[in-house]
Order: sequence, then C-alpha cells, then structure tokens
Amino acid sequence: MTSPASAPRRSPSGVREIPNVLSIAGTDPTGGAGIQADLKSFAAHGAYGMAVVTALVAQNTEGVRDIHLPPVTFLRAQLDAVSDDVALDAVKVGMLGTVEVIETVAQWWDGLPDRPWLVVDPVMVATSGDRLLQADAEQALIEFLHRADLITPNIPELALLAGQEPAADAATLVRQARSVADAHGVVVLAKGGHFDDDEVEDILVHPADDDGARPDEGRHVSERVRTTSTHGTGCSVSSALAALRARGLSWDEAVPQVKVWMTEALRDTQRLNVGHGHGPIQHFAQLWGTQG
Ligand SMILES: Nc1ncnc2c1ncn2[C@@H]1O[C@H](COP(=O)(O)OP(=O)(O)O)[C@@H](O)[C@H]1O
Ligand SMILES: Cc1ncc(COP(=O)(O)O)c(N)n1
Repeated sequence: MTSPASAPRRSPSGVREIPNVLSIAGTDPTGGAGIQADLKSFAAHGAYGMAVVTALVAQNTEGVRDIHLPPVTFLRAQLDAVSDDVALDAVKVGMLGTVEVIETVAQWWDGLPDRPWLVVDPVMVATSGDRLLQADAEQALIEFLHRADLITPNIPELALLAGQEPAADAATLVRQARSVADAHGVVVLAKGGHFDDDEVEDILVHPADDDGARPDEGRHVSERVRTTSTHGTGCSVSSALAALRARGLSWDEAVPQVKVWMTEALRDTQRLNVGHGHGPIQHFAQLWGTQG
C-alpha cells in the first residue's frame, strides 16, 4: 500500500495549463448531479473534464427511480481506456454504490504509475433522501479513503465515517473531521450545508503530523442562499476543488474560491427552469453573467 504522504501526487510534467481531470461517478440524466454536474464544474474551473460511469441512475430533481450497474469488468475497461491514453492531473470520485465497484476502482487506482490528486466525495444519500451507497458497502468505502488527498463529507456522511451521531454544531463537526482526517491521513472538508443558519460554514481540517501537530482548521463562511435548488451542490464542489488543485492552488486557497462560485451558482438558479423538485445549480453564473 502506498502511503498518501509519500506518493508523488502530480503528473511528471508539473502543472498543466489546462489540466486533465477525471470524474468517476454515477449519472443524473437531468444534468444536475453526478457526472453531468462534475463535467460542468470542471469546465467552469478551467479544466478538461472526463468521465467514467460507475452507475446509471434513473433520477430527476424529485428523486431516484432506478439504478443500473454495468458489469465491473466494463467499469475497469472504461478506467483503463482513460488512463492508458491520458495523463491524469486529478481524479474526483463520487457515487460508487457497491463493494464490487469500490474494489474495482481501488485496484485500478493502486496500479496507476503516477498518482493524480484524488478528491473523494463519500456519496451515500441523495438530496431527495434516496440511498446511493448500499449499506453493506459503507465499510469498503471507509477503507478506500486513505488513497484520497481530500474528502468532502456532508454532516450525515461525516458522522457515519466517524462512527458517531450527526453533528448538531460546528464544534462537533470539527471534532469529527479531526478524527476522520487522522484515521485516514486525509484532508477533510466538512460541509455545513445541512445546518439551517443564515450562514453556511464549511470547515477544512488537516490531519495531525507524526508529532500530533496540525494547522488551524480553515473556517469558510458564506451567506446561506435561500433556495430549494441545491441538487448536486456536493458533486459540484468536490469537482471544482479537484480542478483548482490540478491548476496549482492549495486546498486552503481553493476552498474560499469555490465557496464564492457556489454562492453565485445558487443565487443564479432563479434563471433556470429545470424540474419540479430540488433544481440544479447554475454552474456558469460567473461565465454567463448573473442577473444581479
Ligand atoms: N443554501 C446554501 N447556500 C450557500 N451555500 C450552500 C447552500 N447549501 C449548500 N451550500 C454549499 O454547497 C456545498 C455542499 O454542501 P452540503 O449541502 O453540506 O453537501 P451535500 O450536497 O453533499 O449534501 C458546501 O460547500 C456548502 O457550503
Ligand atoms: C449520481 C449521483 N451522485 C451523487 C448525487 C448526490 O447529489 P446531491 O446530494 O447533491 O443531490 C446524486 N443525486 N446522483
């Protein structure tokens, strides 16, 4: 097993002007979450986006209707087709779904000659409340995490990773994020979107070093946009962070930039008219200009 700290994390050519970033995730045919959201997010952050499908999800803004899992041999064929040809600068992993899918992605990752940056969004449940990770795959997902540089759990996901009840306040969120960061040797962005304060705080926690020292956590606060169009926020944030890391920003530099972008993307949802449930965000608010 390669330890995350010692593994080379960049392509040999250094920071590419337009980095190659791969999403390994499930689909959303309405374009708001999963791979479709990831590709928009890569594009909005100046990266060349690619995608390998783990699961075909029949879902819309109202919920998940069905999930089809292609054979894992075909998943592996997709992964090899990309990595045999393209030098990867960063990889974002989203919905994995089952133990078999997790093991297939892990084997592929462990065999890569170079280590791209790896962001894992530990997707478990959709905004609609539907399960996207089988219950018997939770342990396998936990065992996958040491490969990541950054993981981006929301409040219930962090609780499950920490083996505790969901945090009811920021202090508990920090404690849980520290324990998960130390257990897996990864940076944790604990997302506070599920609290209901007037501000949304995401907390960036680094693992402690061998002497038990760690940098202060980054407290990233933004206004809460009052909208029900929050489908795909988590997918989009993790992809944006992968793209910016591949462009040479640190996590501490990338997170505030992504928060500003997400706030505008949520504010601009008023211009979209997609579906009857939790609508998508407007990934290109900055590029297309907002209404104000
Ligand atoms: N209403 C909101 N206003 C502003 N930012 C939000 C809002 N909801 C979520 N976010 C941001 O979107 C990201 C996703 O947050 P969260 O909802 O906690 O995760 P998930 O989508 O994985 O459930 C975080 O960066 C969070 O700060
Ligand atoms: C394929 C896929 N991956 C992830 C999510 C979670 O997205 P969100 O919780 O933001 O709705 C989703 N709905 N579908």
